[in-house]
Amino acid sequence: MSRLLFRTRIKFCGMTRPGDIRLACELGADAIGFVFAPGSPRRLDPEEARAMRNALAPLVDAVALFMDNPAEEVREVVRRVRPSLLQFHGSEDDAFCRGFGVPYLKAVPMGDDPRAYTATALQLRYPGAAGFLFDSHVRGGSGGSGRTFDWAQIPSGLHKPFVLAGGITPDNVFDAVLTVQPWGVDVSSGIESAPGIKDGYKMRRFVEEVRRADCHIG
Ligand SMILES: O=C(O)c1ccccc1N[C@@H]1O[C@H](COP(=O)(O)O)[C@@H](O)[C@H]1O
Repeated sequence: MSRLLFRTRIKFCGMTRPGDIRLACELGADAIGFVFAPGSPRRLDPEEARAMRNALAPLVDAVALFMDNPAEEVREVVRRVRPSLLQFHGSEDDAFCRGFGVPYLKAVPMGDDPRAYTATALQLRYPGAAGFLFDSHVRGGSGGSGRTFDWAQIPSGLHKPFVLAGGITPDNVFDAVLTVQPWGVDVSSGIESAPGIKDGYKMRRFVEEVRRADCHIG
């Protein structure tokens, strides 16, 4: 695909405050992530997330993030929060992920032996995925760690869009976009002052650096 008119999509994840969401939308974030993964310091309950969703500007996606949550919890979030995309970080299979009638991204834990994840294997295992998200955690481990992984291990030949995550910050996102040329980038701890508390200055710098990289590639 030609990158001439291409714009790297930006997802800001782990939002817990309406003011952070409003700023993210003004800065041009394409998607806002709400975390429902058990044990996460950014975890919201569905009612909190519903209130947060109301802070979203039009044309910005609401993404709901899960990690081996029971189906009933996912259904409850879908019913109350109405996310436009689901993101699964656990050992969920394709049938589970597809079962909620909402497009989904499957997170791939690149902290494991990444050779296990060829493009063909991923696409066969998750035929219903709208795309993949490569993150630094190990299988069964939690995301949002702020750690990077070896970007060279991302499988080539994927036919679906993929998102780069894991330890992306305003300081490394320019290199990340230039090196990996992903469909989008997803950041949580890299734009925070504390878990769930976003830093406006870091959010702004992050967006500026992605746009600078897009201009470079074009
Ligand atoms: O943010 C969390 O707490 C979280 C918990 C469980 C699974 C994933 C989680 N976050 C996602 O992890 C990646 C990388 O985050 P970071 O930028 O390294 O902090 C990203 O997709 C987050 O949405």
